[in-house]
Amino acid sequence: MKPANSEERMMYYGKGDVFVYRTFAKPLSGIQSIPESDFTGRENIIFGMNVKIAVGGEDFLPSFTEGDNRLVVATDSMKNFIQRHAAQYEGSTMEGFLEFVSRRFLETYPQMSSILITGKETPFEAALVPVDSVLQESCLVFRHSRNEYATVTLEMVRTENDAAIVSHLCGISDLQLIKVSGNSFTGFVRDEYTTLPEDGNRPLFIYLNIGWRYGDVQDAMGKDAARYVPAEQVRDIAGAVFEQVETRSIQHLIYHIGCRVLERFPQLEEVRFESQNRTWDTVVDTIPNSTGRVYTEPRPPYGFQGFSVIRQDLGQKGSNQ
Ligand SMILES: O=c1[nH]c(=O)c2[nH]c(=O)[nH]c2[nH]1
Repeated sequence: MKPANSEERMMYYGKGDVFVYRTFAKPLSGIQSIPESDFTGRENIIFGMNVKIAVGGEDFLPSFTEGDNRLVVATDSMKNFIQRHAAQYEGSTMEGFLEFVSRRFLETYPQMSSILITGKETPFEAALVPVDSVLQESCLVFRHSRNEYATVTLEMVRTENDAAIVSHLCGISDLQLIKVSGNSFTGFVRDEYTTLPEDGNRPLFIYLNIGWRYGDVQDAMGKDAARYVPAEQVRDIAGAVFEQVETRSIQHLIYHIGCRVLERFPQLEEVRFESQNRTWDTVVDTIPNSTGRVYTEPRPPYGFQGFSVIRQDLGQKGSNQ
């Protein structure tokens, strides 16, 4: 909870893997539509997440130094607190729920002065079922998705007579995207250590975690759905930009995805990327009478990139190519 170089002592405790599945939460509707996405809202028939909470406060010092548990809220109780508050949450976003439950912790336990809370969505997709001979999304049956999932981290501190969010990051994790052609990687440093050939047309496979920060964190809560940024729309922007840009590298691609996200959502200040290169290895380069090839999984080690796109980048954006 404290930066590694902080003079202050590190001290926190909490609970991870707190699974919460709330059924029939309030649907999310009224979000802005964007050209890159057909996402219009969430039914929230299953509102599921994995929560991790860490609480801090000087009052916990004797629990470490003297074994004095008088102010210790058992982490088992924290788990119950989070799960039972899911029944009381009246909103429709993970951000809103985590803010709600963090405020309730600070209201209930004066010995807690800060909360760091993370939620990872457990994604479910509606099964398609026939209704009057037409396939429609079921309201009852869902497939547990193994694909990407939304994430939220909030840090909340007690203030004089209230609580305030001092940092936040919303996001989408484990997005795995491949573009089978239209990607090059050329012109990089060639010296005695270079064995990688230049490639004018590679199948670029990336693992992507994307995070975003709002100018006003209250926009993240979804009370005004028109100002909320759904992870599904960010996911769809990533796919659309990947399709549209002749990528010269992953570095080049993520910059353009970030610029597009900031263009679509003026309420955001920053978009952050962590990417990993999982480009397939070529096994058969040329197949007679076909433009296809045969590939296999890449071998470790894997390259990675980290990059933040900020508002100032929009003014200086280069060409899309
Ligand atoms: O998109 C890429 N960026 C790199 O920096 C790099 N380095 C490398 O070996 N392959 C790639 N691909």
